[in-house]
Amino acid sequence: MPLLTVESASKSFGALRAVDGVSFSVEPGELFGIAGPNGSGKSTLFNLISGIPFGPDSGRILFAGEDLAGRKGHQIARLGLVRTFQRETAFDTLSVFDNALMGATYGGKGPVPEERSAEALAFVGFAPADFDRKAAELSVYDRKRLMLASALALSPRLLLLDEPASGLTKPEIEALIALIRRIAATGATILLIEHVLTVLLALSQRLMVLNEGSLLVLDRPDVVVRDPRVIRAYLGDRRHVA
Ligand SMILES: Nc1ncnc2c1ncn2[C@@H]1O[C@H](COP(=O)(O)OP(=O)(O)OP(=O)(O)O)[C@@H](O)[C@H]1O
Repeated sequence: MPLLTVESASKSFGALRAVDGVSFSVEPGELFGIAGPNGSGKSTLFNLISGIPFGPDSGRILFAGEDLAGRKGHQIARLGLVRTFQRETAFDTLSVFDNALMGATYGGKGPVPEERSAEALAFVGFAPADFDRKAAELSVYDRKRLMLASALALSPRLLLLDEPASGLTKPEIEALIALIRRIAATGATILLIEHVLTVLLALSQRLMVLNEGSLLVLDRPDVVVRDPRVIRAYLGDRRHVA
């Protein structure tokens, strides 16, 4: 059984159909990439799946066979469906440790929240000496690692990562790829929105491209990047350029 099934999910903002009848499913343990030009509906799709801040206008989202209709975002997170955001979110005035603890006390399974927080922070590479640093002092990459640790402290079965590589340098992107591989190796299923193609090609087992709210192509990444429809969607249709 797929871990996630999205059936004809749609969401409009006024006259704009931001997500328009999108259907796909993700198998347990899969690393599933999502690409598409700016404004194609990627982040909105994550909103619909996670319920943060809203679910779909129509269509169904099934997580481990369970219909998520009517569930609030925090209830969905407690089921093990956890998202991160495009801008690295952290509570600036809290310490590194307390940021992870916010995730761990919110949900998750296993040992006491404090232990889970320490484990998640160590997993993403923070040394105990960093635990007392304020989140506001961290670099962009360290804030991303902290956001990942806060998500991991919730013991996710399905992790939605929204453009984790944005704003990173090349060496940081390499480190991020290795970190996401290690998260996947724990058995977590991952949906990854990304603009950085090297990240999608390195990590995705399947890659879905959205365009203007609709599913354009879903296939192996090496096949997707050579698809003329994908190239056209990214470059625009040159025939209309004077
Ligand atoms: N809360 C909102 N209210 C109104 N319009 C919105 C809202 N959220 C998104 N949109 C619009 O919906 C469309 C899809 O936006 P979305 O952020 O999902 O695209 P995206 O593919 O994630 O883009 P990007 O790659 O730039 O992050 C865009 O036209 C956007 O302006």
